[in-house]
Amino acid sequence: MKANLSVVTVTLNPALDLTGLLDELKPGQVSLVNQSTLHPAGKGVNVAKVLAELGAKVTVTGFLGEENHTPFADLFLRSGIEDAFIRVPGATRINVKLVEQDGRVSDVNFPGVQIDDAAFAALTEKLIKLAETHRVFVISGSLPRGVTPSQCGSLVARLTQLGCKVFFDSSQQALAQGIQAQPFLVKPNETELRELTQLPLTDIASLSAAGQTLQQQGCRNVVVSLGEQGLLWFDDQGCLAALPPKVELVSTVGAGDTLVAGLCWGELNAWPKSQTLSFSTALAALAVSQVGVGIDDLSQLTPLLEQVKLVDPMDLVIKG
Ligand SMILES: Nc1ncnc2c1ncn2[C@@H]1O[C@H](COP(=O)(O)OP(=O)(O)O)[C@@H](O)[C@H]1O
Ligand SMILES: O=P(O)(O)OC[C@H]1O[C@](O)(COP(=O)(O)O)[C@@H](O)[C@@H]1O
Repeated sequence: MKANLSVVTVTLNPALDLTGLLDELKPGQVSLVNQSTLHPAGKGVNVAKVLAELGAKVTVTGFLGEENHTPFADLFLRSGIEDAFIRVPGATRINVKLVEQDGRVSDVNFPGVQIDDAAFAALTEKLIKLAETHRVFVISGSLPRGVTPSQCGSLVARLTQLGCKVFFDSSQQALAQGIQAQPFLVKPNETELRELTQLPLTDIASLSAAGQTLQQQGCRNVVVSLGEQGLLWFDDQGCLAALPPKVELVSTVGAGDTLVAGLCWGELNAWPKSQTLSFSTALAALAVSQVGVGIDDLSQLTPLLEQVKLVDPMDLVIKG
């Protein structure tokens, strides 16, 4: 049977990422940027771009400010992505990413447009319609002003009730509410998991216990990403861990989104878990070796895939 490669990504709070590469950031002083880019981004937009480049049939939705939606619309057109974003008054935020020579990133994320009840109702309606023809949804990122964590949770719940598989990646209260709605997969990073559990989680035993608890609360798959230290994947069979390959670090912005895209691609293709894990770990490593997300050349993935190690979770070394 041919795989159904259709997917919808939902970005409630997209952003134009203004990335500056500089030698060193000097807080409180003047810092000179050597190179800069401004590109359409935000969590679900990044996931969509990677999935489209892999060969998925992608529809994007969420909220876009009508004042500066053109770069997004251009990206979707170029990438063959179906644009189902709801336009709202105002301008989509610009997030500033300052990348120093050693790879350290300082993020300045702005709040985003104001969403009213009518726009939220329009999005809910759009998602219900899309659920008639799609089975896999990715809901990613923070919330714009006017959207409550419980409304975000209600989107996860609604799609799940309609029989859809929801990949969910958010933070703070939205993450907590989304988890209660039992998405198919949730991907917190280490910091998000600490905030959620209010625990220090400084070693592999406590991280594993936290991941397992989330899984037992009803998220079928829990993927905890640990930056360069790798990732843990919990399901009802237990836990698998992956160690990423060593790559020349350029920017970690978009690593998590690329990982989510890889996990989703594995699901769309019904791959075994180990194949999905290796593939998404290699894909995320590729993302950190560049500015922004995307796969310019898929052949770059082969050497990285060879270096990914699937290991026992207890073999991961946590820096804390
Ligand atoms: N320096 C790195 N080298 C190789 N892979 C990395 C590196 N940083 C991140 N990754 C990969 O990207 C994944 C997501 O990164 P992480 O920083 O945990 O997510 P997020 O961007 O959501 O905070 C990690 O689990 C890892 O596989
Ligand atoms: O939705 P949030 O949490 O405000 O984050 C938005 C930011 O995250 C990014 O999607 C990058 O995310 P990751 O580094 O976690 O993959 C940026 O493109 C964007 O500026």
